[in-house]
Amino acid sequence: MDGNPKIVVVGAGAFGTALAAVAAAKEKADVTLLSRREEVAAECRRTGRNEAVLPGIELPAGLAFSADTAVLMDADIVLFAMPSQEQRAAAQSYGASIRTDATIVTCAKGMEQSTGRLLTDVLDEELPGHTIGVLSGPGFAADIAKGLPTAMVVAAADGDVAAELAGILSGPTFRLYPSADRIGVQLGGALKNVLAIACGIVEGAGLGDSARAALISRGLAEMSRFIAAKGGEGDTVRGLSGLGDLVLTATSHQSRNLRFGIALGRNGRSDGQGGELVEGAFAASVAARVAKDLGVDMPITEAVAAIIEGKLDVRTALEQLMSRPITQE
Ligand SMILES: NC(=O)C1=CN([C@@H]2O[C@H](COP(=O)(O)OP(=O)(O)OC[C@H]3O[C@@H](n4cnc5c(N)ncnc54)[C@H](OP(=O)(O)O)[C@@H]3O)[C@@H](O)[C@H]2O)C=CC1
Ligand SMILES: O=C(CO)COP(=O)(O)O
Repeated sequence: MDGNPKIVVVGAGAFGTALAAVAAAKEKADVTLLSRREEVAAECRRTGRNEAVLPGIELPAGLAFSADTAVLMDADIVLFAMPSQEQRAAAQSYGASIRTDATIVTCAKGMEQSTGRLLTDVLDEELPGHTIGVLSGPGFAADIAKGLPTAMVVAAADGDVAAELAGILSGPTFRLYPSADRIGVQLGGALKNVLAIACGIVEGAGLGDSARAALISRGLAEMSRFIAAKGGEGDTVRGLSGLGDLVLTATSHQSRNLRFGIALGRNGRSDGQGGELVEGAFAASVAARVAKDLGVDMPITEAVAAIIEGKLDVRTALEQLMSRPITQE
């Protein structure tokens, strides 16, 4: 990408706004946040904030806001920052407006529930000919947008493309590490949400911090098996998008997945997502299903899926996990 790349972030939610904000804070940046609703773009332009999703946070003066898909026509990099289950629909509605030589980066953490596909596969399928990357790792939108130090990962099949994206999208407070493991990086983000729900259940049910530590390490083993079975690299799970994001989401009450799990643990059953996006509630069932098809052992993920689906109560799930045969770590 020569000169000053034009970046469009599609999806004006918390994460899309935060990513647009850090990218726009750089000198000579050309960044537009594209909302599907004109009233959101107009309100952001008027106030210089996206109060509904990042309350009290001033956005950089240079950041442009639009609801007009024409802004995609000359974009060099397009970040897809809408939820996982919306990535295909977004590709279908925005694809025709995106230049074929533009690089598209999915920033969602999940897998497609109806098909069990990876999000990069969904985008490869819907947007043939484009280079598709993945951005994932530990970082809350509010922290990123406030300029608190954050490190995440950007992956592309071609490591040189990932390095170029990392250079373009990183800023003084936002550090992106490049990776060539698209599979491992995106699955780290999808699966840690399920484990964060499990840690929330443990917290809500008052099972103690030792149980949380056990879940984090046994959960990491599950993630690792799944990533390997899907063709990802073994080391990725130990990095920012695996262990890093798992530790963040499993321990911080900023996490929607953790809070959803806490409510489950307190009530013993699911009362829905309460209007908040809880990616792990989708990922649990799809990961459990795909793991079964692949013959991968994922007892924690299976238990979380069964609890969310109302097929298992928390106490029974715990008894089942604790009575599994003792194996080598
Ligand atoms: N929030 C965070 O801290 C982080 C989030 N992520 C990931 O980012 C993704 C988005 O999360 P987040 O920003 O928090 O979610 P939000 O609920 O804050 O925002 C989702 C946004 O996506 C928009 N949207 C939904 N469907 C479409 C579509 N088809 N086309 C265009 N826009 C669409 C919504 O628009 P509308 O308002 O019109 O409904 C909304 O603005 C998730 O996968 C999440 O895991 C990753 C790291 C950190
Ligand atoms: O992925 C995140 C931080 O890295 C955000 O987590 P939640 O979706 O659980 O809030």
